[in-house]
Amino acid sequence: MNKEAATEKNKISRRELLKLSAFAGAGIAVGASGLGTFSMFADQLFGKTQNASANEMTVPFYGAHQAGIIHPQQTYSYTASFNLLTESKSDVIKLFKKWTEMAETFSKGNSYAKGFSNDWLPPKDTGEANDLSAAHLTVTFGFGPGFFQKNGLSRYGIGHLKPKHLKSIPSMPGDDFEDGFTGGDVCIQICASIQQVAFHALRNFIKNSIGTAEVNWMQAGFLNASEGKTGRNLFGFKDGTANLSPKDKPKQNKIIWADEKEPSWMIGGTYMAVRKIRMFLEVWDRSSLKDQEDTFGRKKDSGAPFGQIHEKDPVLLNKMPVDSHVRLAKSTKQEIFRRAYSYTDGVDPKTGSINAGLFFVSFQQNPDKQFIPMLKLMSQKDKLNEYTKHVGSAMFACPGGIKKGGYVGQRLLEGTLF
Ligand SMILES: C=CC1=C(C)c2cc3[nH]c(cc4nc(cc5[nH]c(cc1n2)c(C)c5CCC(=O)O)C(CCC(=O)O)=C4C)c(C)c3C=C
Ligand SMILES: [Fe+2]
Repeated sequence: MNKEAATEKNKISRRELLKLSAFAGAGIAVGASGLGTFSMFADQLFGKTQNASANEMTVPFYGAHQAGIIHPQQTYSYTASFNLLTESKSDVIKLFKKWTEMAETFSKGNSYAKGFSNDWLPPKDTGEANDLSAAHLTVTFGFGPGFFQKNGLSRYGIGHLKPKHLKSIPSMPGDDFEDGFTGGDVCIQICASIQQVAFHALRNFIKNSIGTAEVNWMQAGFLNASEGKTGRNLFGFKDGTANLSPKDKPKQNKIIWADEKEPSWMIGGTYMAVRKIRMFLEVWDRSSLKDQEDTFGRKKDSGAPFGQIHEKDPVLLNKMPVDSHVRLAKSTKQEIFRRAYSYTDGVDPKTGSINAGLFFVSFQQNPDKQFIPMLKLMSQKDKLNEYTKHVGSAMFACPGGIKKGGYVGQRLLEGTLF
């Protein structure tokens, strides 16, 4: 089949489009029968997903799914939660149009000010990413519960389109949140292989949202891994070993992408769970190697599960302490897709200890089934709790990918497909 014919085959028919537009407009969930899974749809609608073109260091912004979810983790991340200051839907649309244009521009490694200059106005782009590459920048948007409802009332006329599982994460034993480090109406996750490129994007998103949105919280993160190796967290353990492979599409459809019971704007979308988890490094560093390994049920050096030799060997639950982190996670028989980053926030002024930890992010199809029971079990029984404290929490619904010419949230805000 030649390239055009293949592209043609991937395109959805006009009749199907109309059918879908009607679903989208009415906010009716697409049934499983006949129309197939949401993710198959997403592929049909948007063509193939993101693949970084190695030479240009760019990750396509447009695709069936948003960038920055299954893309291999870049070294740096900035994640910010915003609250909307306006009750006007057209202001929100304007903001998302602008943010979309910027996200696309930055994903290509371009300046937002390209072709624009006026000596009498502040520069349109802050400039610190000029002369730097696109650095594999990805931008991922999510909507929090407050995007749909405020004070129990529908917001922007879209309350009825709130996805099924979108709500704040219920409070857990041991939660001790930093001031303001919860929730938010909108989330933007920015990842890149150059920190300055990632920060530049966030700074310009903020600059262009003044008056319409304000930052609720933000977090910087980092993660280094050698080629082909699993990165290590700040406790020195390989973290991400059992994560599903970004190549395993059938499993992604089961674990990550929204199902057909969701409103149609969630086609190709997912839920993003966030927990900021402080890790008590000094306490950990004073504990024995045996205690450290018992905490996870894996060997520190090799990453192998207890009773096994190699990192990727199957987990033997009965060889692990009953309160070990991995045994508890596995015993739920649920899977999530983790995309966490380490963070350091200086020194705790009260104790003088290092303020650092894991900015835990996971993507999943159904947080009520996959994530919350796991978190609950861990909050009650995990040996890891001796060394950690959950200091932030949020949940967002990430819409499906964006098609060229459209903007983030368009399918939700306008009831159209793109
Ligand atoms: C609710 C979900 C999870 C939270 C919160 C969480 C926090 C957390 N995890 C580590 C370090 C490791 N986690 C590992 C495995 C693992 N963790 C979760 C879930 C949560 N972790 C899952 C589902 C799994 C996979 C279990 C499995 O199927 O085997 C590991 C082992 C290596 C790996 O597979 O990644 C480490 C190490 C920290 C430090 C932390 C909070 C600070
Ligand atoms: Fe974990």
